[in-house]
Amino acid sequence: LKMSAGKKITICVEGNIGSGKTTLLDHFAQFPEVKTISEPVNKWRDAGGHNLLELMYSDPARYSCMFQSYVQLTMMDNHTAPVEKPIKMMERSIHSGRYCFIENLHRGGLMADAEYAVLDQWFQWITANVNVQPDLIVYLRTSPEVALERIRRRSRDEERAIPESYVRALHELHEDWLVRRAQFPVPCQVLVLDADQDLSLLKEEFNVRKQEILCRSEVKSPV
Ligand SMILES: Cc1cc2cn([C@H]3C[C@H](O)[C@@H](CO)O3)c(=O)nc2[nH]1
Repeated sequence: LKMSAGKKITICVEGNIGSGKTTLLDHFAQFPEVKTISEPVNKWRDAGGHNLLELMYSDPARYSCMFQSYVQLTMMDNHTAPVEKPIKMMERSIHSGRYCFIENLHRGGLMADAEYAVLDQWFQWITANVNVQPDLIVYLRTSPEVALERIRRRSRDEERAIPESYVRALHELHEDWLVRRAQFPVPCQVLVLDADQDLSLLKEEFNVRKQEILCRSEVKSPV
């Protein structure tokens, strides 16, 4: 793998709940040039002794703003975390946090307009003042049916009650953002992978497209 000396790249792996992001990160963690950074779910499950993820799913109208506010902070922390290796591969981003999750909660009436406005102000300030810019987004594209089936199979405690409509709405918001380019800005180039296939076959595709995934973002800057 020929990496231009000194150029560090950030890849964000995006996708619905249950789309296979952890499988992809675990696969790429084996390569010496890649540092993977998973979603800090453990911080969300224990913030000062509080399980914010559980609170959010149990009473989203009351807790989703607080939860997304903390998520935004922890994702900014991941974006800005210094990495020795040339490639940082992150699970999700502050961008999908704003354009998919916060959007979904507000459109679903689970977040007040005022809360949505304040979270957006934070997001706008951060993206204008902090380097949270990825070089490549790898979108693990699944059908809602497959995502739902994997969520049920994995059954994270806090996720057992996620309604099908929530997963469907999240899917559409990922499609609007990354495929249809309907409304929100896409911060970098996007590589779409069909993640409906069995995860072991998906690993095959990761290998076949490894150079593309890891080098493609090299092509980003024409200079
Ligand atoms: C950036 C971002 C990630 C993220 C994850 N989640 C939820 C979806 C899953 O149930 C769990 C782990 O991804 O956290 C969320 O509600 N809001 C989020 N925002």
